[in-house]
Amino acid sequence: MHKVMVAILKGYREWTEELGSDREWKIQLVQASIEKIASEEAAKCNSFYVPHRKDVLIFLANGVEEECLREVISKIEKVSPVPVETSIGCGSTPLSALRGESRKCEGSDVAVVHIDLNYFSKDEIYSAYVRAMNNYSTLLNLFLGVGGIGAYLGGDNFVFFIDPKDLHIIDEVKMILKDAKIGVGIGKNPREALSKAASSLKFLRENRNLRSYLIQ
Ligand SMILES: Nc1nc2c(ncn2[C@@H]2O[C@H](COP(=O)(O)OP(=O)(O)OP(=O)(O)O)[C@@H](O)[C@H]2O)c(=O)[nH]1
Repeated sequence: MHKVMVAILKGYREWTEELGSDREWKIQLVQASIEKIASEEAAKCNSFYVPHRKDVLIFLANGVEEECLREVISKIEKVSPVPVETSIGCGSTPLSALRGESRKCEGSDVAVVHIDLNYFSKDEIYSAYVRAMNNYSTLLNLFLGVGGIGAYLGGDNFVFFIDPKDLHIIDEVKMILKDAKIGVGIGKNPREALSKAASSLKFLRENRNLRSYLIQ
């Protein structure tokens, strides 16, 4: 089963409204400091902070000690302007874990599908971003079908966390995206799976006739 910790910033909307109208830069500043701690501290637990909607924080937690995640939250609370409410859920897919399908959890491996578009840096800067976002939207919907959780990592990089039994979805990704590299990793925790997926992408950059590669 997959395990996910969700941390909700309680009263975030009310906090933003207290800041007056000259506020967006202040909100961005706070979000960046929360995300810095979230990424850094989650990695120490072999977890991964999934960049997402900012007022809710998602941590993938397969094979991760809950006590370690609680310490991540206590560090976030030091910079958060509002209280943080957490819950840990488990489920047969990462998304069902996020939705709290079950509280009881037996460990399972997690699969990471790291997708990297080709020739991104050859496009004009803003058009490249629009292309990336259009592809991201399509992929988010595709991976919903197998209970995957996705994130935009920056540049032309997207990542999806799925159950290893659902890796058949890669055939559909290949049909939708003709010009992309698909690095896949399977690990006992998110950090290990991400690292293997990054190694798979490195292999694909060196073997450009291949479109996907799996390291387990
Ligand atoms: N977050 C994140 N960003 C990355 C990563 N690798 C590359 N990027 C960003 O994505 C941009 C595009 O990188 P590439 O994929 O190497 O560029 P490309 O033109 O598509 O080159 P090919 O993939 O070799 O066709 C880079 O400028 C970085 O900003 C990564 O692993 N993570």
